[in-house]
Amino acid sequence: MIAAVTMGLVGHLCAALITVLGGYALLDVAGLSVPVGMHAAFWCCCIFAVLRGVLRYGEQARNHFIAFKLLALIRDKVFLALRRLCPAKLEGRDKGDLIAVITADIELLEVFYAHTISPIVIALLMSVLFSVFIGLYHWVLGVAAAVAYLLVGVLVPLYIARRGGRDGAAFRTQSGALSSYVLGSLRGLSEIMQYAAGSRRLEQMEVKTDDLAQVEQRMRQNTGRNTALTNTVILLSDIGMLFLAAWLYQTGRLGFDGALIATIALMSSFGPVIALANLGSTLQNTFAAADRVLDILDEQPVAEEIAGQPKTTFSGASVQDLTFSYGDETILQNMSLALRPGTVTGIVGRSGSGKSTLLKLLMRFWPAAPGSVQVSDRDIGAVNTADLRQMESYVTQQTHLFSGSIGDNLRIARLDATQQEIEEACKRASVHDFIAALPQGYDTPVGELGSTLSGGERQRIGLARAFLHGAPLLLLDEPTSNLDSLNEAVILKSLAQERGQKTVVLVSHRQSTMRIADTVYSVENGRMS
Ligand SMILES: Nc1ncnc2c1ncn2[C@@H]1O[C@H](COP(=O)(O)OP(=O)(O)OP(=O)(O)O)[C@@H](O)[C@H]1O
Repeated sequence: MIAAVTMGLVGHLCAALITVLGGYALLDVAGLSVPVGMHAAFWCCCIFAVLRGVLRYGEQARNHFIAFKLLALIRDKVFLALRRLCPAKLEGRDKGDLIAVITADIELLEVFYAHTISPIVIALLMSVLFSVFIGLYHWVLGVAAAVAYLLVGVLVPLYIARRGGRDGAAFRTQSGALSSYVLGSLRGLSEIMQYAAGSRRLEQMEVKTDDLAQVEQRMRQNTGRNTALTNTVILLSDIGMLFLAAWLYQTGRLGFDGALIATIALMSSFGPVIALANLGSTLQNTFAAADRVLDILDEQPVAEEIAGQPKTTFSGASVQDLTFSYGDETILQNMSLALRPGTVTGIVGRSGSGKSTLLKLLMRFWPAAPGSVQVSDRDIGAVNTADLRQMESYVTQQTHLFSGSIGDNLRIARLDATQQEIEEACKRASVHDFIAALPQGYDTPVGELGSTLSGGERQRIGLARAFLHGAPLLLLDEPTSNLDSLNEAVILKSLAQERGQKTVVLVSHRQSTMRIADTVYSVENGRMS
């Protein structure tokens, strides 16, 4: 930053001094006494011109190095924050808006780091130097120059920023909302087509785009006003300086050389403060983006990651007197159950009764209180999160597939798994034959969100992941809901074979699936029976 400021300052000095030296050259030709003669001025101008280019490049290179380095660090911090916040805090969050924060908003911070900090310091130093230089000819001119710099570099941008009001924040929020709407439309394409909602959605998209365009237009008008106002103030300052210098010359308090050089010096030295003036219309937008990024960094997770506790190995789990609510809505009440090692426990209950919630509490996605969830006779709040993830495999109702091959999607459960282990897991999940019959086998790409696979195929891949993971506690949420009875039978047989080695919790509405359970609990009105 010091290098950027130094190069920027010297660069601007070079640019401004070229004009001042031109003034000295003219005075030399006119036969007046000057500190720098015409020849020296000519050579200095040549050197300063080249230096100006080199130093400008150096300043920009330094500033952008800082900016992109900081952007990388901020991105890293944001991804870490997202990891801490998930899944509880991210579940209900608008994903399109989140993508806008992670991409566009962070990107905009580059303006702050590359084009704000050092320009402010450069403008300040340059204004002081030139006010003093002009003031050496006459103190009144020095004060006038300082006032002109203050007007252009501080008052104009403040006024413009105030006029911009909340447009910057509105633009960021609305662009997040638009990206969310587009993402939702892409994800719900089949529903939109089935219910002929395409034109309505398009209309709404146009309304949102128009609203965004209006805010953008207001922002651009503000930028235009900013430029016009800045240029007018500069012009008036130049004229003011000219008249002031002429008056001082006429009244004999200033020589002709002083009048000329002071006016030229002011005219040629506005560059750094103009850069500040331009910030007036862009900084609002940048601060709005920074606010959105900082909101994520400041957000507190629902369940903190736990580390530094003694290592836990699985020897059963239990839930005791657990009551759990999402906000004011109580889902589970005084619930107790025991998951004995090596057994299959079934959980049934009507839709919305809290079965999936119970599995999420066993994963400690939410802290469990009042009451407790225990793993290996230890409160789950005192088990290292990494140990818990090692001990538990959770298969949700919606298996998420990442874009990539089927093999890649399976391997996320265990990165060092061999092909043989992957195939073994797939056989147990009754999906190996299907994959092997594909032309590219395990290298078949699954498309975005697994769009090229059926619901049942995705579900079986989810199960295969859990088998591959090899955790001692399997939490399966409706693992057979999309399967025909043949595939269901293969999977149930695999699960039954695990009895004795693995502890399985099976949430299901299907009676046939529940047949393999040693114990079946029923969740009704938040209570267990
Ligand atoms: N993150 C959340 N915030 C607020 N409410 C939630 C959240 N997740 C689930 N719920 C609500 O909690 C209740 C229990 O949800 P849960 O998914 O545990 O039910 P379930 O028994 O698994 O239902 P199903 O059999 O239909 O899968 C539902 O009314 C649901 O709307």
